[in-house]
Formats: sequence, C-alpha cells, structure tokens
Amino acid sequence: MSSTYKPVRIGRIDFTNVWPLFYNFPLERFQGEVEFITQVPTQLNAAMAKGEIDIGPISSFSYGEHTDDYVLLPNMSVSAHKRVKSILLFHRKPLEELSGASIALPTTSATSVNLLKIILRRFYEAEPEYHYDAPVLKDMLKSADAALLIGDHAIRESWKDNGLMVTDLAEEWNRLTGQWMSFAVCAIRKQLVEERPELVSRIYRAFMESKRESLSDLSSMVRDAQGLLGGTASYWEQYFSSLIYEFGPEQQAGLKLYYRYAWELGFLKQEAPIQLWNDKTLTQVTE
Ligand SMILES: C=C(O[C@@H]1C=C(C(=O)O)C=C[C@H]1O)C(=O)O
Repeated sequence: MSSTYKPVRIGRIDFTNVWPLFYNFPLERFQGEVEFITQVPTQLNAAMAKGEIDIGPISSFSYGEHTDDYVLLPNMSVSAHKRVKSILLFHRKPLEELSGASIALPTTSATSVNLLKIILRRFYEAEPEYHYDAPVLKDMLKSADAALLIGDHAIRESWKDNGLMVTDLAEEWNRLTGQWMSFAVCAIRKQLVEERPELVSRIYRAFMESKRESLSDLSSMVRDAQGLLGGTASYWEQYFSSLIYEFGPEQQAGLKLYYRYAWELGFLKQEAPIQLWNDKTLTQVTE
C-alpha cells in the first residue's frame, strides 16, 4: 500500500541555523519515502503554501498566514532568547533616527522583515520606506540607509568591519519585550497528517533524534560549517549553542506576542493560534 504513495517532500532551509535538525537525520530508514528540497525560507514558504512541500521548517510568519492548512511539530523551532547572531540590521544612523529612512529588506525572509517593522513602528514610532533586494549588503546599501540580512548572509557580513552600526533583532526584541523570538517553526500540511499519520510520526522522531545527536556533540557540524563558510570553531560552537531548537511554553509565548503585534499592525489577518500536532501513533505505542 505505502509503495503507491509519492515521497513526502521535506523542506530544508538553506542556512546553517537549521543544521541540527537535519545533520543526523536517519535517511537510511526512509528508503524512497521522503525527499529533501533545500531552499531559502521565502522559497520554502511559497512552496509549502502551494502544496509542493509537505513538512519542514518555514518562517514562523508564514505559519501565521496559513493556520487553516498547517499544524506545528512540537519541540522544534529555530529560536533565540537574546542574541541570534544571524538576523542583523546594518545601519548608518541609530534606530531612533530611521523614520523616513530607506531600508532594504532581504528577499529571503518573512519573519524577520516583519519583526523589524514591528520593532520600528511599535517601539520607535518610525515609518521608514522599505523595499526588497537580493541579500548582498554592499548593493543593498547603495540605495538604502539600512539593510537587513538573515542566515549565512548575515553571519558573513558580521565578520567584516564595514563601519556600520549592527543591531541583532532577537536581542533588540528581548530588550524591548523580555520575550523569546522563534524565527522558524516546523510546519506540516494538515492533509499529510490525515493521509499518512504513521509516516509523520516517524519523520518527527527522526528530526528529534537528529537534533539530540547533533547538539550532544557539535564538533563535526562545527568543522563542516568552518569548511563551508569559514570562521572560527569557537564562533560556530557559540552559534549552535545560542540558537535554541525547542518550542516550549517560553518560545510559544514570545511567538504569540509577535503574532499579536503583527495582527495589530495589519501584517497578519488574524492573531495566529499555535496548533500543535499530536502524535497519536506515539501515544498508542507508549500506552
Ligand atoms: C535564525 C534565523 O532564522 C531564519 C529566519 C527566517 C525569516 O526571517 O523568515 C526564516 C527561517 C529562519 O531560518 C536565521 O536566518 O539565521
């Protein structure tokens, strides 16, 4: 029966921030049952909305736009309490002086562009002019006073001395609200939950195993990250340790506040509810 199904399409964010969820994913247990599609967050958001991807991390903002169609895997997110280190606004003037300024937003991001808008509107009463651009800092700054970068693009620029002010958006959000920020959540299309609950359960367990194993010994991920992007071993050790991959009450409270502000400012049509997938298969197994 299962051989009549097409492989489940798992989205994979094309940034190092998500490595722990995939690095030790036991693919050998899923012969022909799953395939990975690796893209930047906005591409994954769009593919999941069109039903071209079934499961995987997406921008938490995008989940907020599609709560009728998606549920969330518990205990999985890409979150930060204070510094995230890879969601950075590079600016020539202080945040207090950005009203009327021109800000370039990366075409790769949904959560962080809205977080920036929330922070500037709600806490600085600033109404800059925003436009989207490819995530290349020097080009973005040709036509803007400030530029936002996320993921590996932000990390690479954070290592250079470009004479700009740099604001870490998770740190700023925490300073202003005391809350966590979850940039990515792991969504599943409800259709997949209905059609293939047993496979969803196995994929969930595989993600959890990968996360546990990857975070219990960072050395191999750190070496690979250095090989791909450069940087020091201690940078990557700190990076993978300051990101938190849980999605418990504290992370959910931070995300709920973000959704509330996004709704109040008209960026979301609703104050998005957090709906968690419930692993009935697992419950049956342990009963
Ligand atoms: C932590 C990060 O969060 C990312 C930010 C996202 C967004 O702004 O939409 C989406 C997915 C996350 O991987 C990062 O980019 O490094």
